[in-house]
Amino acid sequence: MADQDGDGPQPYAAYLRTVIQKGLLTGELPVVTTDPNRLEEQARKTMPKAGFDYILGGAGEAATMDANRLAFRQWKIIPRVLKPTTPRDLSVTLFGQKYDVPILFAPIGVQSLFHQDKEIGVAKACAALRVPFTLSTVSQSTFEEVAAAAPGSPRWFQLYWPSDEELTASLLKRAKDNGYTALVVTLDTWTLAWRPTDLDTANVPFLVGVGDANGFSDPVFRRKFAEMSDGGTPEENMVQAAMYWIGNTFPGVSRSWEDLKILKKHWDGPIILKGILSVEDAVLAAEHGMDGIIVSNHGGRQIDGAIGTLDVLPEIVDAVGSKLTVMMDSGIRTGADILKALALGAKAVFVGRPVVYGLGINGKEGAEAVLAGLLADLDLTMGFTGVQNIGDLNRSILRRIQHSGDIKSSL
Ligand SMILES: Cc1cc2nc3c(=O)[nH]c(=O)nc-3n(C[C@H](O)[C@H](O)[C@H](O)COP(=O)(O)O)c2cc1C
Ligand SMILES: O=C(O)C(=O)c1ccccc1
Repeated sequence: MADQDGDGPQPYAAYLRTVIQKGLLTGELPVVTTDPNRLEEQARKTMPKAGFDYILGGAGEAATMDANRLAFRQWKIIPRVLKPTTPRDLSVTLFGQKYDVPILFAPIGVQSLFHQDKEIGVAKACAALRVPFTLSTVSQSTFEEVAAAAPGSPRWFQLYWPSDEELTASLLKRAKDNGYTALVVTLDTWTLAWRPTDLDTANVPFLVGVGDANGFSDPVFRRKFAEMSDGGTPEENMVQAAMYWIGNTFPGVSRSWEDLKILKKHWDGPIILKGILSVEDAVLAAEHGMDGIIVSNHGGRQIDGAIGTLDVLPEIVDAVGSKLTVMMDSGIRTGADILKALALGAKAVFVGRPVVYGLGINGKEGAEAVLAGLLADLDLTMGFTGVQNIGDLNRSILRRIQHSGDIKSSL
């Protein structure tokens, strides 16, 4: 956490002073760029190629990634002056629990491809900044390892829903037993999409033993694998076990709305559906007793040409905001982006690629630097906008302006 001396009640904004003091007094400049437009390029130059390519990879020609950024660019903030600016409170309440910040780390699998610190490093970085960590089903650190690495810190679990109910129940039990308080069910990725970069380089993490940790350590998975392989263990038959795990987590067919009953049977906390982009599906989520949704296009990795998430957020909030906790992700790169999404009605946002670029560049410290920067930027932007509490953000501070022509940033 940032040095808080002299910055009174604004611990996140104080990170600005920490960065400046380090630079001036010790000559220690930031390892991870503070410029959101340069982060991706720095990661490209620093990281192992296969890891960088996997993170960047969008579906098709990556038009959805552009749509996400363009959607943010179309909303402009109208600041106020001569208003009280401190103290500023970044906390939000989600499902009856208070969180100190309105951002969460998005579920991102296979992090050992990016840096040896992997999920454990990011979980520690999140803990240092009080950012909730979402563990992916296909992570390379287990439920137990992440919980042990950041014991007091908020954590959620993201399910890639196995076709096998007993395995699903076992994963959910481990999540519960290890203090993961909310369940995120990802529905837009029942199979992987057409991702040219991964196809051109035959980049399939599972087949090199990455993304299997929660499966291979699961008692039900191990028993069932032994039954089908004459007593074999996943370690002895890595490729066969990986295929069995992928077959479960990415079954190639979608579930139905009725199937959500299965999850309710095995999970008694909040259930959040991730990958919602239509008002109709948001309404169905409410009708089926869900607690929340994440308006998401998976960071533009599933459908090429999908709508930008910020372009649908307002209509979804209008339709179901009083019944469900609506959150969003895809394309968040700056404090202003977070502010815009919250002002348009999201109760919290998830950040994906920027954090794992930080991880790839400088491990746990890099992930922490990216998160600290985003929170400082958000805190400062709130101050300049004249907003002291997240709950006071609303659409009156925004105007939608459609510009034509190219944008200069690399985002
Ligand atoms: C490398 C990578 C791996 C991902 N793995 C998962 C995953 O395991 N589960 C999941 O629900 N979403 C996964 N996502 C999607 C993220 O949770 C999130 O929706 C997306 O990254 C948000 O967009 P952003 O990267 O523009 O912030 C992954 C995204 C990336 C970039
Ligand atoms: O790459 C992704 O978007 C994703 O969700 C995933 C799929 C398989 C393994 C790891 C992450």
